[in-house]
Amino acid sequence: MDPSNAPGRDSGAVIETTGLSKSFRGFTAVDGVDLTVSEGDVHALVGPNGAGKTTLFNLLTGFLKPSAGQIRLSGRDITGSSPERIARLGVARSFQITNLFEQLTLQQHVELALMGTTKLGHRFWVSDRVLAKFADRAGELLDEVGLARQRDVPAGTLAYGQKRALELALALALDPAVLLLDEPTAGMGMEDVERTVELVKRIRANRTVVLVEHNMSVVAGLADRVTVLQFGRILTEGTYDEVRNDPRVIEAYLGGESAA
Ligand SMILES: Nc1ncnc2c1ncn2[C@@H]1O[C@H](COP(=O)(O)OP(=O)(O)OP(=O)(O)O)[C@@H](O)[C@H]1O
Repeated sequence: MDPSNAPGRDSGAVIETTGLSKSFRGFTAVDGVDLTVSEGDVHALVGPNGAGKTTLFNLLTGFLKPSAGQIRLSGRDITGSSPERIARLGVARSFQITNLFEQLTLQQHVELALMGTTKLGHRFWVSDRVLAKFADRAGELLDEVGLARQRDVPAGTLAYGQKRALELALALALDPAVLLLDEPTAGMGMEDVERTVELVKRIRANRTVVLVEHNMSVVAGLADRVTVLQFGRILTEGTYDEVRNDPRVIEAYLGGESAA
């Protein structure tokens, strides 16, 4: 057996990519990225527009197949695995665009998500007795994201920030070891941003969180480690304080503006 393939080889690394690349018709959006996400960290991916953050995120979750390189999850090679398999291995993601059923209540949403994790799958016809088994856990999850009081309202009536919180509850229903958040505060007002930061602080217990985030005060408040991408490559990496003072990072962000 190739020792580099042994599970748990690098005990602290949950996600490890080597030479990870993705090209779209000759344009390289992610270019030889060696990323290590350590267990228990909140790890932020930042960088100017078009740096390759979303593409990297989609590679990590199997929504895109790499053109080259490898991805390991806790030492297991998952390069080219389907999103379903990666989810089964304990990686859940939230989406930037809310994708909810307007008429279903919050409780129903979470119950269905919980059911989807069992062999019952997403059956349309399930007895009340079976559903009741999920009800308690659904209530707990809604409580965790601060939506306990709205459990019986249709999702369509929620404010934007609350919809994002519901999406988090749906991702948490999978009880993921790794949670990937794609711009969790995008489009939110200041109050919702603060609430989301507090929420992520709560739900990070016992899990690893990777987030793509443009709001630097959110990154400052949450991230143990920050990877800065530019032109599909890692420009630098470190704590928030380390990267924010790095002249290359300042140049990368200002470069876009001065060029405009
Ligand atoms: N499906 C695709 N086909 C062609 N080019 C793509 C595709 N997806 C992304 N790209 C290009 O790859 C580059 C990186 O895009 P990506 O969305 O990963 O960047 P980003 O860092 O997430 O940017 P933003 O902060 O604006 O969301 C961009 O130049 C983009 O136009």
